Amino acid sequence: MTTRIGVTGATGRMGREVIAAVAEREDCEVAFAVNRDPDDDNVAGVDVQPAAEFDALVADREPDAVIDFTGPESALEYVRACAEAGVPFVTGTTGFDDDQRETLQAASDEIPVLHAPNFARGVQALVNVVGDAVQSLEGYDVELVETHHNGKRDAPSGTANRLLEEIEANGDFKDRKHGREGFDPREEGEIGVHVLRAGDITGEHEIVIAGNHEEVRLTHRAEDRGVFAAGAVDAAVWLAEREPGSYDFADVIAS
Ligand SMILES: NC(=O)C1=CN([C@@H]2O[C@H](COP(=O)(O)OP(=O)(O)OC[C@H]3O[C@@H](n4cnc5c(N)ncnc54)[C@H](OP(=O)(O)O)[C@@H]3O)[C@@H](O)[C@H]2O)C=CC1
Ligand SMILES: O=C(O)C1=N[C@H](C(=O)O)C[C@H](O)C1
Repeated sequence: MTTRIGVTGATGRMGREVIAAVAEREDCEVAFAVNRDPDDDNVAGVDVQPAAEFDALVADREPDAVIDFTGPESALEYVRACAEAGVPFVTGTTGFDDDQRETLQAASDEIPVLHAPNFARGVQALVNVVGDAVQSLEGYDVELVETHHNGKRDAPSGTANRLLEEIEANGDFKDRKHGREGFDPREEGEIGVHVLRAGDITGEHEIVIAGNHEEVRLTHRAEDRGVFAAGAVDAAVWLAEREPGSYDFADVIAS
């Protein structure tokens, strides 16, 4: 069976990668591609339509799933439209606030929704091990450093926030400390969070756990955005067969 995928943000960094990742697979095709203001009308042989035509394209092309890498507001517009049309929705968009997360969650009453801040399998492995590491090194200091390209808008990254949740769930921490400046010594129980934006770095996350004259560093480095796109396409193929509900990338990997 061929999974037909609608792609949003098609001329963005990730949208282009998703179109390329779909083209590499024999079991998928692009049903349509949209962008807010399509200055390129073609990405790798796929015509990019204006985002205003999204609803009409969904009705006309009947995709099996939509993959979204845009921004929080637009992702919510797209998920609402997908919920109306009954189309499964995969989003890798980050930077949602709590209310926006609730909207995403509400859509999952109507359709399968999968949100993952990172579609690299290595990051999922990092999420799986970081809790164990923090738990077995009780009382050690924990700091997180994330580094991305200079075009990234949200900070800390969605992945960093996911890792921080996992760290907090597995230790006795007080609060997150974003950066340091001036006379600002480390306080017991805080988690230091440091954000770097430079050049065209794809994405790095490092957790430093130190104490007792030793340190552990857990690092993931994405070397190419194709890794995220391949994961998102895996997720769309998987989600197209699911019942309405809220899913994450761990569910795809576990299946
Ligand atoms: N989960 C994961 O594995 C990954 C997640 N991401 C996340 O994906 C998102 C996109 O990243 P990236 O591709 O680098 O960003 P880009 O800015 O390169 O691309 C975003 C695309 O979405 C479009 N867009 C933005 N806002 C709107 C809107 N309001 N309505 C319609 N279209 C809109 C942009 O259009 P225009 O060109 O007009 O601005 C652009 O085409 C970010 O949230 C990022 O953090 C990124 C990589 C991996
Ligand atoms: O904006 C990016 O580029 C990335 N965003 C995601 C995030 O916010 O975690 C994932 C990845 O690190 C790349």
